[in-house]
Amino acid sequence: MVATAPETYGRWTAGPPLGQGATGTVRLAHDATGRAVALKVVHAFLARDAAFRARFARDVATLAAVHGRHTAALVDADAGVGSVVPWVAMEYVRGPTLHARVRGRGDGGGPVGVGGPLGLDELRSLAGALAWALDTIHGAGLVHRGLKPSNVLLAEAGPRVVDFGIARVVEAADDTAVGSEGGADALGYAAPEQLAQGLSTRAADVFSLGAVLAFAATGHAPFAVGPRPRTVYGEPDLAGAPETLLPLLTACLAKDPAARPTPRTVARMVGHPLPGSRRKTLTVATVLLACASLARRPRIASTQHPGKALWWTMGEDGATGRTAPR
Ligand SMILES: Nc1ncnc2c1ncn2[C@@H]1O[C@H](COP(=O)(O)OP(=O)(O)OP(=O)(O)O)[C@@H](O)[C@H]1O
Repeated sequence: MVATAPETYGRWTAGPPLGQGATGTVRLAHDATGRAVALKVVHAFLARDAAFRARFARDVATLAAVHGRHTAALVDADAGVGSVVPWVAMEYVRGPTLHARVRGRGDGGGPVGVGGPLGLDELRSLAGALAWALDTIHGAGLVHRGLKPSNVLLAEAGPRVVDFGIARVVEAADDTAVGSEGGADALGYAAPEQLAQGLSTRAADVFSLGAVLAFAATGHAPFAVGPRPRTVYGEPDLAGAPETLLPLLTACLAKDPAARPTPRTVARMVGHPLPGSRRKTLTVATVLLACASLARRPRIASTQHPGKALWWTMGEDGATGRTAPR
């Protein structure tokens, strides 16, 4: 038997699959130091689409700016040129998906705890973490576009959101365009305006947050999918959700995007306010201190202030790589 060389993408050697979606296959991969990443390799038919590749390259460049406690960070990427298939390597998050935890079995089939809805404290923490993740993603100028239970990983240090910001196949308004088990009900988490008008906005992400939280609170998807997606035409089934969460769930799942709360409001509603306001206070204090110290200093004729180094750029051959320290 002829031994086949392991598949490599940049410095990453691809291992077993972690999941498969409409856009690509996600595999566990390692570099020579043993560092693990979740490597998403774009499906071949999309790799041939020049418009998709251009969008992918733009999104990867923006993705580098996303750093937060509840999101997975970008590690490496190649937007692909010629025969090279685009891929992206994200920080590997160890833990079951929310989908697996609630269903009580892993997306690969193995058991994951007893399953069932989460308790109220866990739900509040989950809502706070999802709101934090969306605030981080939106703060970088991106939208998630596909938040669903299989994109939430329950790591030991808290929930982490994955699979955001990268160009994705726009889901059709029926359930024929999705492949994986986690993705089979993806349309049940997409906002009505996303399905009806193709509008993916921050408010649409908040709708998905509400639907994911409802799944965790009730143990079932709040909307059925089918040729007439119920997120567009029907009301959510919230039977079994704790009463104290109903106002939040209902607000997030409003059909009118303008009526939905922001992630910051969601976090406040569940008693896990986001740290931004503290950061703002610190920033103001820092500016005031800096002004005071400048006023005391003698003037310097020509001080060079190099701009913040852009640490992630697209190479001439289309490959992305670190060009300057973060
Ligand atoms: N950073 C990560 N760490 C660990 N596992 C991950 C990571 N990213 C993705 N996965 C695993 O891979 C699975 C599939 O990922 P992906 O998000 O690409 O699927 P999808 O959302 O169905 O795809 P698509 O966005 O292409 O429609 C996830 O459900 C998760 O189990």
